[in-house]
Formats: sequence, structure tokens, C-alpha cells
Amino acid sequence: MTTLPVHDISGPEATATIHDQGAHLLTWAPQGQAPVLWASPQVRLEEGKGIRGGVPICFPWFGPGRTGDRTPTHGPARTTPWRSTTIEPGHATYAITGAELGVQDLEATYDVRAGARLELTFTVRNTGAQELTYEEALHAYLTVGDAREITVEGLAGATYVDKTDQGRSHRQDGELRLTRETDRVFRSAGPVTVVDPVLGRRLRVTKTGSASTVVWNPWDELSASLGDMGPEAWRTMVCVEGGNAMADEITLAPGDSHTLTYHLEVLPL
Ligand SMILES: O=P(O)(O)OC[C@H]1O[C@@H](O)[C@H](O)[C@@H](O)[C@@H]1O
Repeated sequence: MTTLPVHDISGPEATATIHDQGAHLLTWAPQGQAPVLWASPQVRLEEGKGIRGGVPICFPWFGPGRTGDRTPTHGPARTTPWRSTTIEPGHATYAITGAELGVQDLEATYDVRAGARLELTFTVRNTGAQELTYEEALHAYLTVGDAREITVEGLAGATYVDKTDQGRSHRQDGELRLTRETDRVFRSAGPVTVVDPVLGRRLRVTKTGSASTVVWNPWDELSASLGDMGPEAWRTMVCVEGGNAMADEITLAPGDSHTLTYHLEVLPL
């Protein structure tokens, strides 16, 4: 269990909750819609542990980082308490420093607008005297009716690193349909739409300041082995993550800043 607060930031246009650990948006659903963000049926809110659902913030590295050996996986931002600077209906803002994360000097801010659209804005400023190089991802877990029936549109022709194929590079052949464990880091800045015939809707992701799009579904074996997911949970989720990872890492000179935005909206089929 965690003693850190979960804030209800529901407003007239949507319901939403956010957790101070990791500035982690846990839920978001526009009025009249089924939940858009997915949470594992075995989700655990524990101090210092990642949360299987919602929108984890991966920062200042992605996965094990570019050297392949950094811990914790996806960086300390998702497991560290952030300082909430605004909590009001439909809106939350957060801040954290490099000192709080145990890394070099920096300041990160996060702005969440949970209205009829979800608007996430993540800004990093290099407050130190050295260059700052980092990776980042807004690791959104999206709810789908059946992962085997969805089409993830917008990535055709993009190159990607396939983490299920020893990190080899490939080019996406046609629109993406999921048929097995999928863990791809695309070099793609454009919009992506998850077409979901089972729930009868499309989830449209648009990004700025983001050269990478990650698509992840663990499928059956990995899902069963994760410990906080269970053997069946993979069927109703897909992660479509926006950020800058691997070869798209960001380098900031002292005083410079970079902003990543991730917008999500629900559209009819
Ligand atoms: O289990 P974690 O640390 O939350 O990570 C989940 C997945 O996150 C994805 O972003 C990565 O590409 C995967 O490799 C990883 O397995």
C-alpha cells in the first residue's frame, strides 16, 4: 500500500485520477465513454514500485537506457513522489528536480488537462552547468476491446527497433495488427490511431516534440510472468507511448528546455 495521495481531478467533461507517486495519471474517461486508460486487474499502488496501467512517466531513461544497464527500468521518475503544484477539476500540474530524482541538475514539469481530450505536457529544463542527455516517454496504457482485433494506424513504413528480435531494426510493412508479443520503438512523430471494432471507437494520439512512438503488448506468456498483470489481461490493452527514446534521445545545453506533448481523444469508428 501507499500513503501518497491519489487526487480526483474529475471535471464536467471527464473523470480522472492522478497519483503523486510518479505524477501518475491513473484514470481518464470523457463523459459517456468507457475508460480510456487501462489498468491491470492486478494493479498495485506501492511506494517505490511501478504501476501497471494509466500513464507512467519514463524519465530520464527509457527501459534499461542506452547503455542497457540502467536501473530502475524506465528511470526513477515513475516511482518517485512529485510535488503537486495545481490540483483542480480537469487539471493537475507537477514538478520535480534532478536532486529529487537522484540524477544531475534539471527541472521537470508536467501539466495534465483531463477534459473531453487528454492533454499531457512534459517539459524538461537543464538547470545545471553540464549538457543534459535523456530519454523520455509518456507510457500510456490504452483500453481496447480485444488486442487481436485492433489496427494501429499511422506507422506504416516507419523504421523501428524490435525489442522482441534482439533490438534489430525493421520497417513497418502496412498498418500494424498485433498477433504476438509486440515491443517496437518506432522512429515516428506523426499521429497514431488505434481502431477498435470491438469497443466501436478510435483512440487518436497526436504528439509534438516526440520523435519516437512505442507500441507494447506483452501477449500471453510475458503477461502471465509479470506478476502484476495475470494471464488474460494483455487482451484488453495496448500501450501507445510518445517520447524520445534510443537514437532519438534529447540533448540540452545548460539553460535549454524541451517540451513533449501527448494528446489523446476518443472518436467514433
Ligand atoms: O514492466 P515495465 O518496466 O513497466 O515495462 C513494460 C514495457 O514497457 C515498454 O515501454 C518497453 O518497450 C517494454 O520493453 C517493457 O517491457
